[in-house]
Amino acid sequence: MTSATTTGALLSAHGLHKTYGSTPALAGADFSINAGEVVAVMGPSGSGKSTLLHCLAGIVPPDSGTVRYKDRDLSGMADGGRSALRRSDFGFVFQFGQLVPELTCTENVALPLRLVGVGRKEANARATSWLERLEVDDVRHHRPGQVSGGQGQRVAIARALVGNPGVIFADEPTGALDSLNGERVMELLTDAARDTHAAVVLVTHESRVAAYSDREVVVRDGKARDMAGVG
Ligand SMILES: Nc1ncnc2c1ncn2[C@@H]1O[C@H](COP(=O)(O)OP(=O)(O)OP(=O)(O)O)[C@@H](O)[C@H]1O
Repeated sequence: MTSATTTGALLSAHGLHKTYGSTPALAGADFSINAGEVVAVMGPSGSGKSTLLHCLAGIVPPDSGTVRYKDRDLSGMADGGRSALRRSDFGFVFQFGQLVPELTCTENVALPLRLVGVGRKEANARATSWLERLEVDDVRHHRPGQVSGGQGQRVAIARALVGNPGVIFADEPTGALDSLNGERVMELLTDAARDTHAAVVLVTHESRVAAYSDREVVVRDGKARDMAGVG
């Protein structure tokens, strides 16, 4: 088995159950990921992929089961503690960049740093260097409404990486892009994550996108199953 062992994993989950009304979304899902590892979470529509990601990231509390990050048990934490952990240790990239429309691209990327108390000048300098790395520093003074989908996604990746997170959660990060842009975005995301030793939990239904991962996990009927290593 190529999976990260639960002992020593950076992030792991055991026996997650989550039901929305009478709809079961997770039914005993297990998951684990090591630092620096890129894991693709695949599976049919409605199988529970996004719910698994939301539970792992502490956005949604599971009905039962445990989530551990480093030596901390997210399942036992109050909302405030989980929010603080998300700000300090996690980065997020969604299908549609979800950038703040009123802010420039630099200000969007600097925002996670500003929220943890980094001064404006330093936050903007660090944001600019990530925008350069993601090849979008030419749009740094633009607002999100003035950039293309591919540029917006690169800005969103810069924002996810700027705080040097332990884990990046990416839910269909290339879903709104054409294939060429999608592949470049995946290359930039996985290269940057490997350089910074961040783990990436990548939800996708495209095998071309999953090919950028080290390992694939398939979610079916709310349960996660490890597939053979692909990288
Ligand atoms: N906030 C919610 N309220 C009610 N039901 C929900 C909610 N979120 C998810 N569900 C349901 O839980 C199940 C799992 O949904 P989830 O979004 O995790 O699946 P998914 O595999 O990510 O799907 P997709 O590939 O279509 O995005 C589905 O039946 C879905 O309708």
